[in-house]
Formats: sequence, C-alpha cells, structure tokens
Amino acid sequence: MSFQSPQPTQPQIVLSGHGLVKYYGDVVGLAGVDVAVRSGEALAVMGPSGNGKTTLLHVLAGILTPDEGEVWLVGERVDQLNDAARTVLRRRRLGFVFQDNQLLAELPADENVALPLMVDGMSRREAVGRARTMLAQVGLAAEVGRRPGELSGGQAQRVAIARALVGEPQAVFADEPTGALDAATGAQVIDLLVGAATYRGAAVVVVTHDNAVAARCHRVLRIVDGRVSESLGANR
Ligand SMILES: Nc1ncnc2c1ncn2[C@@H]1O[C@H](COP(=O)(O)OP(=O)(O)OP(=O)(O)O)[C@@H](O)[C@H]1O
Repeated sequence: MSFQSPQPTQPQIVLSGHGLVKYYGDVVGLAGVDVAVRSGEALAVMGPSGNGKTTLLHVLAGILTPDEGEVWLVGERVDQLNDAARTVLRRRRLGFVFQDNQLLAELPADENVALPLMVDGMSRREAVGRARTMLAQVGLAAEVGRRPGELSGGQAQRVAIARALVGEPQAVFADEPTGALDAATGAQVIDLLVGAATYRGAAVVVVTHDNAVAARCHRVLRIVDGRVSESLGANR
C-alpha cells in the first residue's frame, strides 16, 4: 500500500489570452502572446515603451478586439462578443484603475464609487451604501463626502480602487496606477489594490514601468516587440 500526500490545488485560471495578435494598420501591437492569470494572482506587465503592454491590457479587457487569438474569462470566450455585450462584460465582471483616477469632479467619493452600480440598475440607496462600505475598506470612511478636488492623489486613487472593486469583478486591470504618485504613496496604493483585489479572488493585471510596483505583484510578464520575452514567477 502506498500513501500519497495530497497535491496542493492551484487556484483556477480566471483570465487567459491565447495566441493574441493585434495590428494597428502596419504597426504590430501584439505578435502572438499567451498569458494566464489565476484567481487571487496579480500579474505585472512590464517592458520598454511602445512594445505592446497597454495593447495587451486592452485586448484582455475587451476594449480592443484581437486580430488573432482568443480571450477567455472564467470559462467563457469573450473576444468575439459584440460591442454591447462587451460593454456589459466590462461593467459587470471587470474593474479598471487608470493612472489619472478618472473620477467625476462634481461627485463626492461615495457617488463616484456608486455610479457603476447605479448604471447597472441598482437603487441609489443600496449603491451608495455599498460604496461607503467599500470606501471604509480602503481606509476612506471619513472621506466619503469629499469631492476628488478635496482629496490627495493617493486618496483619489483609493477611491478609484474602491470603484473598481465595488462590483466584485472577476478581473481587475490597472494601467500605470501609481504613475502620478510619489514612491511611498505608490507603494501603499499598489499594496491596497493587489491586496484587496486578490483577497476577493480576482485576477489582477497591472501595466507598469516601475520595478517597485512589479515587485509587489506575484508574477512579472515582460513584453518586447509585442511578444513575451520573459515570465518571472512568484514574488510573494
Ligand atoms: N491606436 C493606435 N493606433 C496606432 N498605433 C498604435 C495605437 N496604439 C498603440 N499603437 C502602437 O502599437 C505599439 C504598442 O503600443 P502600446 O501602447 O501597447 O505600448 P506600451 O508598451 O503600452 O507603451 P508605453 O509604455 O509607452 O505606454 C506602439 O508601436 C504604438 O505606437
């Protein structure tokens, strides 16, 4: 009789791209990229300027359609959906954090966070309640009524993170999320983003030029000339 210790099970792959190719006219954006991100995993995408990082993020997030290849989200092929279906997909199943937080200047923090829920049909009362809970979880319980102009850059980016996570997305995409912040604030913001998103089981994709940001993710994918040149594992 033999005894075998149980194999640790890998978390499921949430998001994957297979053979992704994207052209802009004659310019090659992606030249054949394979990538997979698991539940609770944060992947940093690095590489020289103009080599395809943002293109990869946009193709994985359904903002751009690949010319070749497939994108899958939790067992469903999503690159062939029509525009309307992709808009719904982005709103219900994905979260986004951009360099310039893209908050609405006239709205207080809680309404900024509640907005995607209300657009999706939730009552204002429930949406604002959920937004305030989410804001408390990113350390902004006292700032829920402040407008973006009354927040620091780091606080505004926390609001953007709360907005990205409030709908419980399966995948979260961040393009240079700390690009406008000083190093110390950037480190806090990326830790919050990675920690809060992966705690909820989301897959996270972060495009960054910053080694310190990449070091706070679990894995680094290096893109050169639209191809994966290197995949480095488990930072955490
Ligand atoms: N809308 C577009 N129209 C034409 N060419 C584009 C477009 N978007 C990107 N490109 C080109 O595709 C290539 C990859 O661009 P991409 O923005 O993905 O690079 P990147 O690695 O994210 O760059 P950066 O680090 O500077 O943001 C570049 O040559 C770029 O000029």
